[in-house]
Amino acid sequence: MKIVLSGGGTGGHIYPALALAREIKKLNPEASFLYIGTEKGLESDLVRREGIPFEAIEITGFKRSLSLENVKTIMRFLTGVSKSKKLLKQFKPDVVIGTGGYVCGPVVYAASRLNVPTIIHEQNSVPGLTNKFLSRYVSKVAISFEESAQFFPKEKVILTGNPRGSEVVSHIGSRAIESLGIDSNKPVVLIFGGSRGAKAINEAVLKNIEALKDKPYQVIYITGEVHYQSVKDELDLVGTPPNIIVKPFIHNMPEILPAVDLVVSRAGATTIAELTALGIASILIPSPYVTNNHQEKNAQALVADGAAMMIKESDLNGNTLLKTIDDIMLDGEKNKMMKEAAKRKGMPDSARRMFQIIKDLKR
Ligand SMILES: CC(=O)N[C@H]1[C@@H](OP(=O)(O)OP(=O)(O)OC[C@H]2O[C@@H](n3ccc(=O)[nH]c3=O)[C@H](O)[C@@H]2O)O[C@H](CO)[C@@H](O)[C@@H]1O
Repeated sequence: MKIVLSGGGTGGHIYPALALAREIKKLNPEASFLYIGTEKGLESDLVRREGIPFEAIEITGFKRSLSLENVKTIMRFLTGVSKSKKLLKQFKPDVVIGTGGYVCGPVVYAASRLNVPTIIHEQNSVPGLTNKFLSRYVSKVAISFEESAQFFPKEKVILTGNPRGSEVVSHIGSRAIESLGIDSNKPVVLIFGGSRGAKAINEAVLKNIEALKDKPYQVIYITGEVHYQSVKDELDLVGTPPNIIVKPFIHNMPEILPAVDLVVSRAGATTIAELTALGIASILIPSPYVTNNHQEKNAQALVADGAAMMIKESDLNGNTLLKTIDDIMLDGEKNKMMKEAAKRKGMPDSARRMFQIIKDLKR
């Protein structure tokens, strides 16, 4: 079985593709993969680390207003389609799967023109432009939330959840967290701002370094690669207490997450799939800078069921953050109820559902 994967820009689009590849490898060791992404996106690093053959095309997104840039984008799209066609003719995939981000536009479109079966995976409840455009051409649309079905051709939609949910569940019981210097017998809070880090979250955490020192829980604090140095410089002035571990990025997140009691993060859809598959309580701070404010909708779905608490970025400061963490971490019963509520929303069998679609299309 030969599969082309494409999706990129940020971790939320890349990790579902990588999780699916890992699961398919388990179920079908003969399967081979080619990943088509961009050099600029996180995928060029994350996919190469995974040892999956990687080819790059150039593409940018459409601006919402009329501009000369959009003419260039159309040119890049057309060049991307012709390069993708070349790559696809060489690799001869059975199925091409796009997991969102601009790059899968030309790749999946090219595949559909060559009559190769195609699937797009939508992580969010409100789809992005690329997936909406591609849904006209693809064979199947795999969705993660019932709500997004309305945006796609009805006959193509299949609810699968997000394959990253399956991956994190396969690491339950892992003690990898100890390699970070964490005592696995004590409660753990994990703080991060999506796959790229978030300045607003970093600022709120930095205001609390002193106060966190005496808490009965440990903190893993991921700054995001681009923010690491500036955070480190500030921490060097005040000193980092022993119960706080600071990292720029964690590559083995699926092995770390099962041992975490509370996550503080943005409300990206892939993060939410992980939280619900594992049943982890969360404080969600939606990014206000995303299309249609979709992260707030992602967060609200969990808040409504008691699985998460939400702090809007406009209300975020050192005090609100610390108070909300303490509300959950110092109240064992509340933490437990949030975990149970999160778990009820999880879809841990997503990768198998996706694999079934692939097998059906291959026939
Ligand atoms: C700004 C933006 O456009 N964000 C979008 C992007 O978010 P973003 O890329 O931040 O995606 P998510 O929050 O959905 O996923 C982040 C992923 O990165 C992983 N991770 C994070 C930090 C780390 O150190 N190590 C690590 O592995 C998380 O475990 C998770 O798997 O894609 C999501 C899924 O389509 C969307 O819902 C988000 O709105």
